[in-house]
Amino acid sequence: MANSSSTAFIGIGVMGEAILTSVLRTVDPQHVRVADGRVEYARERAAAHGVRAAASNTEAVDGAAVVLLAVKPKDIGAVAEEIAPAITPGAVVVSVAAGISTAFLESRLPAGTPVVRVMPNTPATIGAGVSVLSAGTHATPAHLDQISTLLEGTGAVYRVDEPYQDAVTAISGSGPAYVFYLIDALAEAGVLGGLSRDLARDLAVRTVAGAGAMAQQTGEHPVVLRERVSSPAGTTVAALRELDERGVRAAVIAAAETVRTRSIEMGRELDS
Ligand SMILES: NC(=O)C1=CN([C@@H]2O[C@H](COP(=O)(O)OP(=O)(O)OC[C@H]3O[C@@H](n4cnc5c(N)ncnc54)[C@H](O)[C@@H]3O)[C@@H](O)[C@H]2O)C=CC1
Ligand SMILES: O=C(O)[C@@H]1CCC=N1
Repeated sequence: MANSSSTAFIGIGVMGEAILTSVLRTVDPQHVRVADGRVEYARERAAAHGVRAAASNTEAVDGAAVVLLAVKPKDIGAVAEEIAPAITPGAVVVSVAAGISTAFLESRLPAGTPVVRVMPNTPATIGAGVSVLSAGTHATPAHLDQISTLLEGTGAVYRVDEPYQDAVTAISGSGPAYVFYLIDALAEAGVLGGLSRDLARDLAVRTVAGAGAMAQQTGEHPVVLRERVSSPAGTTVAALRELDERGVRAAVIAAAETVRTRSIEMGRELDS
């Protein structure tokens, strides 16, 4: 029996659980069920979140109005084929898999299934994520509104045309890893300068958090904010020259471009 407000999560790993955690800020746990290839693990995580664990993927999707697929790209084709016969007509299928097109999923799901592709990021766990949505062939603006509402507890929600999802993955999807990398490097520099590890890490984390919040709240251009930190002949300008000389800006752009290329490749590899 279809329940118009029920959501099934298939795959309750890092990203599935991050989204689940935030979705439960606005959605009644009674309307959520989860399934994972690791059945015992799914039971344990379901109990921790107060939602129901299904014994199989097909049991999870039976009657669900929204099916959120958070398995690895290499597994998603088989999962789509497995659940296809059990999907409730009209249910929206949401995929967070990097590189996987809506067309790839549509070809494995019942004809006419609305598919929404989402690129989330892990800060969704604390409601500070970014999710970017794209509609498949049969997903209407109303479907996008429905999924935006479902994801509102995860953080900011944007929409782009699907071809831009690879660029989105390069910035906000993978981006938290670049920032954690920077935090780790900054903390290491603090230890080198004689600070305790705990203090160095706190200073690094708070600096990144404060700078991010300031950029967001003031809306000022990052170059202007950066210039305000840089006194003439002072310390910061010397550091920025070092970063430029070592090609850090170019390296960041190249790293993001590599993600975009990899995302496109992953889609092609699985489609061939
Ligand atoms: N981790 C991240 O920061 C982000 C991940 N994504 C996407 O999220 C998806 C999941 O990634 P992660 O959560 O990082 O991976 P993960 O490995 O932590 O989670 C995948 C989950 O899927 C389960 N699974 C595998 N085969 C299954 C099957 N046949 N049926 C049901 N469950 C099955 C696994 O047991 C695991 O719990 C990927 O497609 C990835 O591209 C998107 C944005 C960010
Ligand atoms: O590394 C990955 O493939 C996934 C997609 C974006 C972030 N993590």
